[in-house]
Amino acid sequence: MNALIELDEISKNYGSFRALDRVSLKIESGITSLLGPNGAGKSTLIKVLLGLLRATTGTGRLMEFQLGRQNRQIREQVGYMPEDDCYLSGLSGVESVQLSAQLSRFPRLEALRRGHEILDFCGMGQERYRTVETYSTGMRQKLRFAQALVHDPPILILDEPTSGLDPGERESMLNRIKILAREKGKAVLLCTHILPDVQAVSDAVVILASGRVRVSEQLEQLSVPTEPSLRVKVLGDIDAFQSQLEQAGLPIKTGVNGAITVEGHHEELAERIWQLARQAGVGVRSIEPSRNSLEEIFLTAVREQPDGHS
Ligand SMILES: Nc1ncnc2c1ncn2[C@@H]1O[C@H](COP(=O)(O)OP(=O)(O)OP(=O)(O)O)[C@@H](O)[C@H]1O
Repeated sequence: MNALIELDEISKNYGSFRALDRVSLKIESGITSLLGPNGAGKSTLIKVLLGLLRATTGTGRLMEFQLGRQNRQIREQVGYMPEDDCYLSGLSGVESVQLSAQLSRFPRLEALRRGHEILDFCGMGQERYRTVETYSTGMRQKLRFAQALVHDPPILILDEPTSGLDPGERESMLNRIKILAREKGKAVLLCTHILPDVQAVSDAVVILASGRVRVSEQLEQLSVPTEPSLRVKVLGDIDAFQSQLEQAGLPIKTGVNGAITVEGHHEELAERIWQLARQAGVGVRSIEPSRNSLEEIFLTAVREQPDGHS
């Protein structure tokens, strides 16, 4: 597939400090989550993509437009939802979204029509007529989201879109993001610290640390462990079961939540585990192929030194 965003060896220095270090990336349609610890360079990368900062070295393109050279065209293709509030005081919610559409050169009435349409999509009711100063955190999030979407851009860059939302609102926001990617065909770059959100919606994951790309992969691929293994949950004395597995010489790891991971190929192993569980007097609740958790993937990636050593 042809990537919508492609970066080739992009570096960005602030004085003598290198915030992005030879970042090469391809971002395709679907939802890509951008993760990284504080100070990893995520905001710098977003600003370079939006043309708000010029890369020190390297090249890149967003669709057919060159970074640093065609910034106006790039901004027309991108809807950016910043993490912080961005509104003019005294305007109502709908007027704020209308203004964003007018700034994208839509005529006043068409901008108003789009404003209402997008606020309906965002689940904003009559509160759209109140001034934004009176809005709760959740309403402000929806407003920023609506402002990013109103000109119907093919690419969305969303900075922490679910932070501060209650569980119900968070789920609704994630559903809207999924609709935009799956049904409207938009490419979404989701910048977040909330790993369950990443797990819930992402097609691909990029992990930055110390300005370098540590991981750039489809989530599905990342979750598959390098060595095949089974994750077993039992009812009963888990220690007795573990001893039984050890006596039988099976390579095991005690996992989280009372599960034991047994390394080996699935077919022969499952049968053997059933037998050993019976001998240990425990019941098998579940046996399933193990998956790498996103938390493990993230921690391993950010601990790794840039030269590839842990
Ligand atoms: N204008 C600037 N001048 C000097 N250093 C900067 C500037 N902006 C950012 N930095 C530094 O560059 C590094 C990357 O910052 P950046 O804001 O891109 O990280 P981030 O991944 O977005 O972090 P966070 O998750 O905390 O927002 C940090 O060490 C930061 O202190």
